[in-house]
Formats: sequence, structure tokens, C-alpha cells
Amino acid sequence: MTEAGHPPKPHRGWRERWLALRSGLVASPGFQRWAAGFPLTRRTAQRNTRALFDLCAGFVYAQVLFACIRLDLFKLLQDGPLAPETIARRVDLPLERSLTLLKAAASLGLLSRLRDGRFALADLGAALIGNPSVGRMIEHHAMLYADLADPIALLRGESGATRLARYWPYADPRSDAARVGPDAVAAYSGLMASSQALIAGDVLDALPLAGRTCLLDVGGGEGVFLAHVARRHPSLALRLFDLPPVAERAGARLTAEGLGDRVTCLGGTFLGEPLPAGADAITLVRVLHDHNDAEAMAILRAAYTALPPGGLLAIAEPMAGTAGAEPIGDAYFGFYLLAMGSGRPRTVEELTAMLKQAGFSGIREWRTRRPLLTRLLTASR
Ligand SMILES: CC(C)=CCC/C(C)=C/CC/C(C)=C/C=C/C(C)=C/C=C/C=C(C)/C=C/C=C(C)/C=C/C=C(C)/C=C/CC(C)(C)O
Ligand SMILES: C[S@@+](CC[C@H](N)C(=O)[O-])C[C@H]1O[C@@H](n2cnc3c(N)ncnc32)[C@H](O)[C@@H]1O
Repeated sequence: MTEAGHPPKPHRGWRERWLALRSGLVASPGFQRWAAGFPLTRRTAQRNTRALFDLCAGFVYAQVLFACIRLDLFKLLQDGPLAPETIARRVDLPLERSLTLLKAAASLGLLSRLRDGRFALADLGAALIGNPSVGRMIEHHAMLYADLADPIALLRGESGATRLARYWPYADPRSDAARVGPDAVAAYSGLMASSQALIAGDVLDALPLAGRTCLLDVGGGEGVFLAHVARRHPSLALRLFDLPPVAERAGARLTAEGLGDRVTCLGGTFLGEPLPAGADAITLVRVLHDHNDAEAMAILRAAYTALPPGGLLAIAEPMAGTAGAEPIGDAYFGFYLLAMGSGRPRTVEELTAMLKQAGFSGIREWRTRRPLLTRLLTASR
């Protein structure tokens, strides 16, 4: 306390004072108007106005995309541009309404409007044709957005059972994952299997597997990642570990693909039970971020115990703090996992500290092609 009885003012460095001054200025409507007209600040002012507007409108943009996917608009235009009247007939909407959607999609870079009034695919719409699993993700977002309808209730833990918690039954920390039944895993396993197309190639381009003899993919889903590994590394023995009904689905899928003899599928839980030993490499692909810190540490410790000295552990998942993709980690996956009820996106530094705590050394990151979709860390037992 000072002599006058007030608590002492905290010391504010020059950076903090500059930030306070800057926010004070930017908050003032008078300054905003002035900056929007002054030649040296005009571009920044316009960029900020647009950025703020885009944040306000994000849900609307997402719903435009959702409508395009639901109506299969991109596939409809795959063979070439079409007149609005033809599109309206094909998607079964009145002409005026379909024009509202087509113009909105064009404004968002999904479609382009030709001089003769027809609509064609633009780059973003065309990219979605090549990635059908993104379309499945977009449709699946209906559940996420319903769960986010009251984000404060969600943050306070007052939302009750969310749709995503029901969709990902293993995520409830109070439930026994080992007892999850076959019906409960079908939807999420299918979604994960299809979205492997976005990441398996990128991970395997970067993952150093030379000299390894047996790879265990923990939480390996329906085996799509291991199917990619099998094709790239013909002499590597492969094992998959997942909850029993998921491991069963993996066995059926891999057999149908002619890889039944290459991959051994094992059912079990990595929480409270040891992982199968015998592999000199373990992968955790999009697994760790689903779990709270205590469970994530248990998975890392189980991997450490299952590996021989010199064994390799690889973690591949989207991570927080990825340069140029910060909102994907902290905003998208942060809120997705919050709605799901377990886990969090972690930074490379956080994962590195956890790996060290589990006993691993030689931790390093390998550059992936599209770090916003997945990054890759390896560590040595
Ligand atoms: C000369 C020409 C023709 C063109 C020049 C212009 C040019 C270079 C154009 C670019 C063309 C190009 C290469 C386009 C590529 C586009 C791609 C690859 C787009 C990919 C987009 C991927 C997206 C939008 C991915 C979205 C993924 C989502 C939403 C994933 C969600 C994952 C979840 C919910 C996972 C849940 C699992 C859990 C529970 C967290 O464990
Ligand atoms: C987000 S999915 C990722 C699947 C796959 N690795 C991929 O990237 O497509 C997480 C996987 O972990 C599995 N899993 C969750 N809890 C588990 C547990 N306690 N024991 C074993 N596997 C579990 C799920 O069944 C699911 O297949």
C-alpha cells in the first residue's frame, strides 16, 4: 500500500504503454473516420474494417458453403459452366433464390460468374471437388455450430450433453472407452477414414521410417493411414491398435483392400492398459489432441513403455501456434474440442515438454507440406 492507502500502480513498460495508447486511439470513432480517409492509414483502416466484418459474417459464409455442398453445386459444375436457369432446375430452387446462392458463392471465390451470366467453378470450389472429405467435414459442422449456439454456456460447462460429445463417445472422460459399441463408432470412424486423404501423404512424405522393422499405429482408426504406409514401405510389418469395434472395422476394410495379410489389427484401450509391445516405431495420428493432459501423458508413457530403446514415436496432428494458421489451432480446434468435451490443441513446445516428461529424447519437428492440416514431431525412446 502507498501512504495514501492505495495499492501501488504496477510498473508499465514502454510496450504496454504503447499498446494502451494504440488501443485507445483505434477504439475512438473519430480516429477511425480520420484513419479511413488519411492516405497513409487508409489501407490499414479498410483492411481492419473488412477483417472485422469477415469475423461478424463468418457463420453466414460457412452456411453459404454448406448450402453449396448439400446441393452438390460443385459437382454440378464440374463438366463446365451452366446458366442460372439450368442450375436452378437441377438444384430444385426458384431462380431468384438460386441466384442469391450463386452470387454469394461467387463473392466468396467458390464460383465465378462469366460475362454471359453463366456460373463456373472458381479455384476454391474446384479444390473442394478434389477433396470430397472436406465436404463431409462441412456437412458434419452442422453439429458443431448447433453446439456453439451459446458459446458462453459452452465455456462455462453449462451446455449439458453436446452433439459432438455424442458423436465422439470415447471423448467423455467419465465413460469407459473400452465399452463403446460398434454403432457408436461407425460415423466418426468413417469421417476420419475419409479425411485421411488430406493428411496421410503429407505425413509420410516427412516421416523418417528407414531402418524400422515394425510400425504400430495407435488409435489407427479404420487403417487408412496404415494402408498408405503399406504401399510406401513394402517390407515394414504393420500393426493397428484401436478400440475393439474400430479395430474390427479396420480389419474388414484392410481385408477388402487386399491388405489383410499386411496389417494385424488389435482391439483394446490405451487408457489404463499397456500398449502391445514389439514395434520399433509408434504413430499417433490425430490422437493426442483428443485427450486432456492427464490422459495424453498416459498415452505417451504407454508408448514409451511399449517401445524398445532407440524406438521412434511420431505425433502427427494439427497444432496450436502454427505460423499463418493460428485461428485453425486456437479458434477452430480449440472450440471444436471444447464442444467435443475433451482435449485441446497443443503447441510444439507443449508437446515437446510432455514428451520429455514421458522419458523421450531427440525430439524434433519434420516439415510437412501443409502444416495447417497436420504437423509432425518425432521422439526417441
Ligand atoms: C494454374 C492453375 C490452374 C491455378 C493456379 C492457382 C493455384 C495455385 C490454385 C491452387 C490450387 C490448389 C493447389 C488448391 C488446393 C486446395 C486444397 C488442397 C484445399 C484443401 C482444403 C482443406 C480444407 C478446407 C480442410 C478442412 C479440414 C477440416 C475442416 C478438418 C476438420 C477436422 C476435424 C474436425 C477433425 C476431428 C478429429 C478430432 C476429433 C479433432 O480428433
Ligand atoms: C480422431 S481419431 C483418429 C483416427 C486415425 N488415427 C486418423 O487420423 O484417421 C482418434 C482415434 O482414437 C481412437 N481412440 C479413442 N480413445 C481410445 C482408447 N481409449 N483406446 C484406443 N483407441 C482410442 C478412436 O477410436 C479413433 O479411432
